[in-house]
Amino acid sequence: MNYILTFLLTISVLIITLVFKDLFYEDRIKKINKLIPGPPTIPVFGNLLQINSKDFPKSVNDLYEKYGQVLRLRLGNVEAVVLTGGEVLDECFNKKHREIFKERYLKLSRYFGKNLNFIFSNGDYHYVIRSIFSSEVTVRKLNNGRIQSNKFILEMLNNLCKDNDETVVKDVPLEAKKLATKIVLNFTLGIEENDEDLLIVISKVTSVFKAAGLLLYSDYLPILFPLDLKSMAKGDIITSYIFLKNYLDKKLESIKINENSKINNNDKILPTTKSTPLIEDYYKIYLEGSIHHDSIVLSLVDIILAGVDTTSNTLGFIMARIINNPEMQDKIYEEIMRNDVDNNSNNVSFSDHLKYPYIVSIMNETYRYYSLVSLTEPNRTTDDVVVNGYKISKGTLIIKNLRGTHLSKEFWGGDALEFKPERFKTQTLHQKGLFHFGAGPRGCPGGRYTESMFFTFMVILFKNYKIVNPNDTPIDDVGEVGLAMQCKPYNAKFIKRN
Ligand code: HEM
Repeated sequence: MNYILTFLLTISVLIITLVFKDLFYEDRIKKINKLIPGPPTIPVFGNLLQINSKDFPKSVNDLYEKYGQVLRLRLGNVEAVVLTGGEVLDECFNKKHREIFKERYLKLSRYFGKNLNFIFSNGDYHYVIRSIFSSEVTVRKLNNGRIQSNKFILEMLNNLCKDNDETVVKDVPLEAKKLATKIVLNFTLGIEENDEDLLIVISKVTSVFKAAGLLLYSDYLPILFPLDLKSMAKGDIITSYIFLKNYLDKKLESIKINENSKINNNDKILPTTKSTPLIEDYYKIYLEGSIHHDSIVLSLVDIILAGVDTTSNTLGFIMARIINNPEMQDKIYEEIMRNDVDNNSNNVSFSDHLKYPYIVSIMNETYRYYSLVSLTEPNRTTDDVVVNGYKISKGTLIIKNLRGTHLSKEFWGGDALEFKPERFKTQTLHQKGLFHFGAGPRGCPGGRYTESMFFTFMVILFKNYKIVNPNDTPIDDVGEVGLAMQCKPYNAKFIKRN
């Protein structure tokens, strides 16, 4: 009994102390940030309880509509600022304050990476990890087939449709996930996984991405951990992440055995033009002493996570949209046929994209309209900075409201909520106002990889097949919230073109 009383008393004292601290003490960050517009806070929780944990992006966007492009939030005891809109994002991350937005903010639920992984490491260490990846996805390498997307796309279509002229494919978004996972695993590990293992990897990746899109209260206020237990999100992130880590640990062991046997057999390593899987590149820089052993595996987990869910959901959404709008498919086919010299479209490469302005405009509109990553993993400011006239303190967590930036009538006009490829009439990717790959030094390094895969997919799929809805009701292409928006399952009939 005494124990219970002591426990309750301690908790009460703790809460009262926190309330008093919040009411009467202001640290430097709070003093500076309090002048930024934002919703009123309550002691201890700040604005946490005003946010719908299952739809964090919507809550953030509703607040943007009320408080404007720069708005302050207090998440438990963490000072946060939400930035919305192309000009503000560009000013901060690309032009004036690039250096200040270099750091990623590490939430408690992401701590298993121990600051050593790709997404959450910072400073020079992060730069080393990032540059190894970036050097493998240069435009030149992608044009030369670095990710072998053509091969995997054709294989997928052949497997799905065999020799049939018409095939109803079940759960098209899952097929897109299988494709994306095969490409990423081949790129990172140099392997082609069997179907059973592939499906397990997909389920773990999906689990992490779905859960990581929810707001976890304990990321900001550890005493609220019981609320997260209810949503199970934290559990899903941790167990699935650990599964992927163990999976990659095993792959790394076999690389080590291979390397050691080469050394023992005194094999001469001959120079080769063939690309090595990324895991070998990371292993080499570990042997040189540039990164910690754990970084090899943890960074690859990040790349697989970030690479699979984003690209596959993009393909899932755009196929749904095109099935619902057959006239769009006709225009795509016409464009492919105009370029199909010597029946050569299956060999298309990313370098051809300038000859396909209509497909490129669909890609741009897909990035905008479906806005796959609604809110990025946050950054943290490393100095005070003035944005749109508001001073933001050093040490503030920064949320990029990408979905709001892409779908706001303030920036895109009255038809912002319509899918209209014509708004991107020019031929280039990277259109002004689009921030689907984030911005600045922590922007997505997989942009070119995605574009190359997305573009070749569009040409090869629609050159060879017409895809139609086997049912009477249009396909539901409204995404479900995750770190990347999740496309719901649907079926489609694939009709072979002659
Ligand atoms: C449709 C496809 C994709 C979208 C929409 C997307 C979007 C994003 C966004 C918004 C960020 C955060 C950027 C920021 O904080 O400003 C990001 C980061 C990242 N993405 Fe992507 N991404 C895609 C594909 C990929 C692919 C294919 C890979 C790798 C194969 C990848 C690897 C990463 C990594 C490693 C980071 C963390 C970068 C860092 O912290 O330095 N992404 N991505």
